Amino acid sequence: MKKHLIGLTGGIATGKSTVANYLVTAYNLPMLDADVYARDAVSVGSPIITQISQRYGKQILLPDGNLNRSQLGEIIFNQPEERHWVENLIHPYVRNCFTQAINELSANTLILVIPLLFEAGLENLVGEIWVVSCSPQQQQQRLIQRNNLTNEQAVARISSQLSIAEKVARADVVLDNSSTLESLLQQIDLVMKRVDTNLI
Ligand SMILES: CC(C)(COP(=O)(O)OP(=O)(O)OC[C@H]1O[C@@H](n2cnc3c(N)ncnc32)[C@H](O)[C@@H]1OP(=O)(O)O)[C@@H](O)C(=O)NCCC(=O)NCCS
Ligand SMILES: Nc1ncnc2c1ncn2[C@@H]1O[C@H](COP(=O)(O)OP(=O)(O)O)[C@@H](O)[C@H]1O
Repeated sequence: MKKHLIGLTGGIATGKSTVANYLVTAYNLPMLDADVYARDAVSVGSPIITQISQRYGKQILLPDGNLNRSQLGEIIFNQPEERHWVENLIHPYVRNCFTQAINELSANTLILVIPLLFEAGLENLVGEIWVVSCSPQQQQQRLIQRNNLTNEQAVARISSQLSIAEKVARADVVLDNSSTLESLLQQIDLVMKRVDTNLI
């Protein structure tokens, strides 16, 4: 039987993890997460971290060999060409991880959390696309608070992605997270009513 693959995306800090956690805890849905694979791609000693340190020098690594994530973030969220170079290394790895995990898992319905689903051209990996949205002002405020960023750092991260409006326009389902958490969970419950739970 063809698997039901739900791609969950949205702008940074719009509420994807909040939605994903609810789907996992309340509906017992298995979840695959692009950020986990992207971190795995740059694990200590991996071919990708080696290429990154060859390009940016050993100072891009912490003393224990791990990637200095905030330093790479400063580079890629301010220099689009460098971002594309890093993405070209990491995104094929992430895509392969998804394909392998989808084939290995026996569940028929899966949630794939993919922050850069549109930007990375991963639409054809999933059967339907859910976008979590909020206003640009809320997004910026939530990001600054959650990641302890300056205004400038938050704007750099947000402008490295497609706008929320563009993502909403390309969604099959929109979860509007501009109000309370309770309102968000109610919307998820409504959407889940039409997902055939026998498939889960
Ligand atoms: C640069 C990097 C090392 C920074 O690490 P970090 O400060 O720990 O930040 P995180 O990896 O937790 O990412 C934070 C946010 O940045 C966003 N982001 C990551 N890479 C991005 C990129 N290349 N372009 C635009 N936004 C990006 C993600 O949306 C993520 O937010 P969300 O999960 O809250 O939506 C890391 O983001 C990275 O390796 N990015 C390149 C790989 C990539 O494209 N990952 C996205 C998943 S496929
Ligand atoms: N409805 C909401 N009202 C206020 N804060 C929220 C709401 N939904 C999520 N948040 C907070 O906003 C931040 C971003 O949410 P998160 O789920 O981590 O986003 P994402 O996974 O899309 O980056 C978190 O600190 C979260 O607790």
